[in-house]
Amino acid sequence: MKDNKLANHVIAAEGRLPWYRSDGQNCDCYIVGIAGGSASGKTSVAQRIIKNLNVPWVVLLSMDSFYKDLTPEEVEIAHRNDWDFDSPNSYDYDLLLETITKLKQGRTVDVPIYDFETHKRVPNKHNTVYGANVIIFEGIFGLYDKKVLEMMDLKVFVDTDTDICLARRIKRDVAERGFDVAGVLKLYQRFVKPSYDNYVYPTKRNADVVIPRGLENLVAIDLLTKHIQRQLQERKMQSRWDMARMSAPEELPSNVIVLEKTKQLMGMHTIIRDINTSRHDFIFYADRLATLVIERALDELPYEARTVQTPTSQTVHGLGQKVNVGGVSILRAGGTMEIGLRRVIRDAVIGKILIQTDPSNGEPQLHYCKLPPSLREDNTYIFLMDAVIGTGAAGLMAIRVLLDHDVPEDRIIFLSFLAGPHGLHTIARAFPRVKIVTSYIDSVLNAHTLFLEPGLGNFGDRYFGTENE
Ligand SMILES: Nc1ncnc2c1ncn2[C@@H]1O[C@H](COP(=O)(O)OP(=O)(O)O)[C@@H](O)[C@H]1O
Ligand SMILES: Nc1ccn([C@@H]2O[C@H](COP(=O)(O)O)[C@@H](O)[C@H]2O)c(=O)n1
Repeated sequence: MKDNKLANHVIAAEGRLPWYRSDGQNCDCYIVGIAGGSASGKTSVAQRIIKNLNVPWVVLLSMDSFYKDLTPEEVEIAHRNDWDFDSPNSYDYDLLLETITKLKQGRTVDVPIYDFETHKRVPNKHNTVYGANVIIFEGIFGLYDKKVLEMMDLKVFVDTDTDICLARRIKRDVAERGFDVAGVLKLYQRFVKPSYDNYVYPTKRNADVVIPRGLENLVAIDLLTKHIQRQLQERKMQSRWDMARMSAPEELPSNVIVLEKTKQLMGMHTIIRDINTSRHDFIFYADRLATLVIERALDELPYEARTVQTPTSQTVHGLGQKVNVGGVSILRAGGTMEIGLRRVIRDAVIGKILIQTDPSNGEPQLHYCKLPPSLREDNTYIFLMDAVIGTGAAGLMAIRVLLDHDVPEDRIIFLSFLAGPHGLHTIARAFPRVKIVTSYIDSVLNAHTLFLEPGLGNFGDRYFGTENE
């Protein structure tokens, strides 16, 4: 990766609109491949397109990240400038293909960080990339491999005079990559120029667009930017209103579990629905209710036989939970379940997904996502928490985020205080293997406010005391 190092969690200045259809399946992201000689201006062109696009969720992926790791003996050869880095064989194509395939499908990937001075990947470090709507992939062999080419939506070749490339490369490699001038010239004559003539330049015929002179060619870059913008516009989704308009049969989907309407549950619901309930009481009863929902969800986990000895030396054949449980709150309202979760599972690791509604169109937007690695381990079930499932739009987005991070569908249990048939059917249609546990069903979804009725107001505001902000 050049210049676009993302941290282990993703933070966006602007939220990401839905990148999947209402059936929950991802739409492929748009991939632009840029090839050309070394120092022809591939990265500079890519960066200019990104700047011109001026949209969030664009990722620059450099083929340099996929150079094979050299053995100590090979590193010695490379330090004498006798190693050929300009052969197609010097790249780890398996990892490259796996990475582009996953990114195209909208999934998360760990991209190696390559060090040109040591000729190796930086150990135990990578850039986590998630949530690309557009990927710009650049490299000298960017348009070379057939399988990589098949994944590109737009193929670009930067055609810059080789003398200019050499001059730039000398300047760059001495300043940034730890070479001396003699070393750059030796590599250039022996490997870089022959490889350009034999392999790289012929890939120009695979390009849809050729940019003569690279970065200087502002007209070509402008046309490319406009083309990509048009493609993004066509892919824009409108999910929340579509969902609200979808039919919702009265019978709840089979993967939904609603708490039994006991007198104590009805009593708690009466208190938290009451507009006159103080914040203090609201929090107290919300926490109690969360505990009940979580206790019920625990019953959906796999258990195994366990035998123990009692203090009276008796043997008891009991049960033990077979799996770990982690929580993920859909912020902000899902954070109201965290106290309940911790009361039941003291050491639960909790991840966060911040989804906010765009006030201009009511669409959900993903703003932040932090999923600690332990939540993605094989033996872990996720309790995904939100206060209310209304249209299902936020829940659908959050489940999609978990799936993109390789959490299997049948290990997600979605918990809420309140839910409506619309949202439950939307989620069940898209993700039938996700179980949903809720404490109560409100059947009416107000077509104007998209709030459930009779409802309980804005749960997050009442819990966190922000009603008047
Ligand atoms: N049009 C240009 N004029 C001057 N310098 C340029 C131009 N385009 C690129 N450079 C410089 O040349 C070097 C190589 O450019 P870069 O975009 O990294 O090429 P590539 O990715 O093809 O190797 C960089 O130092 C860059 O700043
Ligand atoms: N350890 C390495 C690996 C590669 N190179 C040279 O980098 C060039 C490709 O990178 P660009 O950014 O210029 O596209 C390629 O020509 C290799 O010779 C290197 O010097 N050392």
